[in-house]
Amino acid sequence: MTANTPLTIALSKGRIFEQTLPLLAHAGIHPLDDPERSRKLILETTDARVKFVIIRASDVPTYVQYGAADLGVAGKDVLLEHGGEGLYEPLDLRIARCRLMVAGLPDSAPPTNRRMRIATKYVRSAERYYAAKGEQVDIIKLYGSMELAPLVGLADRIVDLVESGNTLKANGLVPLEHISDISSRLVVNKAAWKMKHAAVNGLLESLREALADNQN
Ligand SMILES: Nc1ncnc2c1ncn2[C@@H]1O[C@H](COP(=O)(O)OP(=O)(O)OP(=O)(O)O)[C@@H](O)[C@H]1O
Ligand SMILES: O=P(O)(O)OC[C@H]1O[C@H](OP(=O)(O)OP(=O)(O)O)[C@H](O)[C@@H]1O
Repeated sequence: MTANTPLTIALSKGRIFEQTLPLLAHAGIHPLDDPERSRKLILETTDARVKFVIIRASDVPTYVQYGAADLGVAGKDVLLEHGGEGLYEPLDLRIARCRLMVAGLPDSAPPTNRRMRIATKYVRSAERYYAAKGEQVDIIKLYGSMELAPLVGLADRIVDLVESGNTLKANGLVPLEHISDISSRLVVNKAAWKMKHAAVNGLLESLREALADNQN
């Protein structure tokens, strides 16, 4: 079963694709097209058994959960929102690292006459964070440009990813509270983990070696 087992790997364009490629190269897997140039959504690779599907970052867990991809690479932020059903998360690839944080305008006190409003794309993580603090807040779901929300009075705080802090600074916001450290994980469909175990395990071992080499 090992030699010819086909494997489909779900990746998103941009930082995850760019930062996963050197790790997959260690396993001898190189895409035959560049997703930034090609409009193709299925990319063949130098390993005839392995193909990539190129999808939105937040769709990766869904494709893997339903077995449309055997494996994928997804940010922990995305996995926390998805919930992780149908997936194993065997490896922290330590790429696309950033922090999930609460941010807001400097010196802005929480409102006294109503609940605090939190704008975010990360609804589940924000709900869990404030519930753990015992604070009742109203969460406003946004799909991007969260930094705008406090500037125009839509929300008192945002929950967003921060790496350098430049996006916050450029919009006059400051980081206030650290929620969690984020990095991207290899995720594996639970059925593929069993049915394609040798092939999945072989890839996993190569990725582990690539990560160990990176540390040396
Ligand atoms: N500034 C950043 N620095 C480092 N890692 C980041 C940063 N922003 C996001 N990430 C991580 O990289 C992952 C992919 O981010 P990317 O910007 O490619 O997708 P997205 O725009 O967040 O998702 P979607 O396209 O599904 O809306 C995120 O899920 C997160 O884990
Ligand atoms: O602290 P910084 O280094 O400025 O990074 C933080 C920014 O990075 C992410 O956005 P990204 O650039 O990925 O844009 P996107 O959300 O549109 O994908 C995130 O949503 C922040 O806006």
